[in-house]
Amino acid sequence: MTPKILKVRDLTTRFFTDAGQVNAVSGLNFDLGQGEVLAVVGESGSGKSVTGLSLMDLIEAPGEITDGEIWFRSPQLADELGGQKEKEKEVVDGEYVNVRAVSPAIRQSLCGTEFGMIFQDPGAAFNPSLTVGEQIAEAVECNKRLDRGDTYGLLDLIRDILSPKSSFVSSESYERAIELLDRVDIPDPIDRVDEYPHQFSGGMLQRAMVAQALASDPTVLIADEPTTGLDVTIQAGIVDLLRELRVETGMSILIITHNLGVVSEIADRTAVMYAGELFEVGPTPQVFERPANPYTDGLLGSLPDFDDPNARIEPIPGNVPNLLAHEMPSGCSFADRCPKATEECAEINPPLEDLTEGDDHRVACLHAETTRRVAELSVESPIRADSRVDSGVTNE
Ligand SMILES: Nc1ncnc2c1ncn2[C@@H]1O[C@H](COP(=O)(O)OP(=O)(O)OP(=O)(O)O)[C@@H](O)[C@H]1O
Ligand code: NI
Repeated sequence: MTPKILKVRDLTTRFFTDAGQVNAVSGLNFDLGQGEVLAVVGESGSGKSVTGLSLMDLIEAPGEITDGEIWFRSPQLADELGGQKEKEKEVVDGEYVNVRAVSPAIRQSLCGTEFGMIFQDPGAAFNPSLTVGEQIAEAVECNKRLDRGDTYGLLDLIRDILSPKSSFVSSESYERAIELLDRVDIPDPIDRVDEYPHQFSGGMLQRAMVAQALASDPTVLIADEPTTGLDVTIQAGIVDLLRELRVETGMSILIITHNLGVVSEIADRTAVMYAGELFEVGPTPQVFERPANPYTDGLLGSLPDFDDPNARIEPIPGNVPNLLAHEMPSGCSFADRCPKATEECAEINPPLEDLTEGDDHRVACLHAETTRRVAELSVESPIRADSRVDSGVTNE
């Protein structure tokens, strides 16, 4: 099995708004393998973007990561930090470093150089008054400084205000920006590097954002809806680009998307989120063909099927719950929309459990044939449990 690059444990992010506490992400547990593509799917408002931003350490007030650990595999840093005995256990575990527990300076450097992010709206991510090249070169420059441990101080700020197109960007960084534009297949990069964002088409701007994210040569790329709003052929081009980059660089990709065609094409594993929680995660073919959570089943039926555009789309009845803490149900948050819900679903919030031994398919549902349930049933009634194991495998 491939080693894990990220191990996310109990990740919890809240927004403390005037209307109350918003439980945007609650107790997420998942791993990202080295060189793996993990897709995160779920209806609007289920916490996908907040998950990505939390990993990048980009949650801003009134939001806050209130709990959890993000273990990043970095043997070298683990070695360097391992000496700090008293804090060692929460900071270092073997080759892994807990990004949440390191000092803010190390966290900034880690998130800035090891993690790259592509945002949903490239138009908003680029500053309209600077050329695309300047902005990519700036990312290259920032990354060099983060690597060296420099921080952006008051003097840098004053210099940048006095002279916005300043010496901050070196000619090497500018050259690197051209290389990166070339790498993401922008035609005539030497000319286009001096163009402004509005001179780029949507698809080209999306590629430029990929180039910007590549500036730090990241180990983990988080792509939030990288194909939304682009037409189909351009979408396919972006997916091909991400696939190539994964093979070329060996980086891991966490891709947030509504597009199941993209998921089936690129994702090794798929994670399904609902109301800020992880409902199911497993190898993409298994999640698609044998969804173990009724929500996954509903979601797959409610989104357009790219292979079969004539297939009937059946929206899941009802709405996603309000994530305000005082309005959230105590049991399973999908219970009021779920065709399989029973009384206990309204009371018990099911934990994420292994569906079958050893294949990394996990599900949070009281009615799923998880290994624990099957084991419990086999103690109660061996014969019934056997038949349940069978139906659990085919899950029809
Ligand atoms: N800055 C914020 N302040 C308050 N609440 C927020 C903030 N950002 C996100 N939220 C809330 O967190 C929840 C999760 O939002 P998130 O953007 O992660 O959803 P999503 O799954 O990415 O949805 P979409 O598919 O529409 O992008 C939502 O209820 C949202 O209202
Ligand atoms: Ni989002």
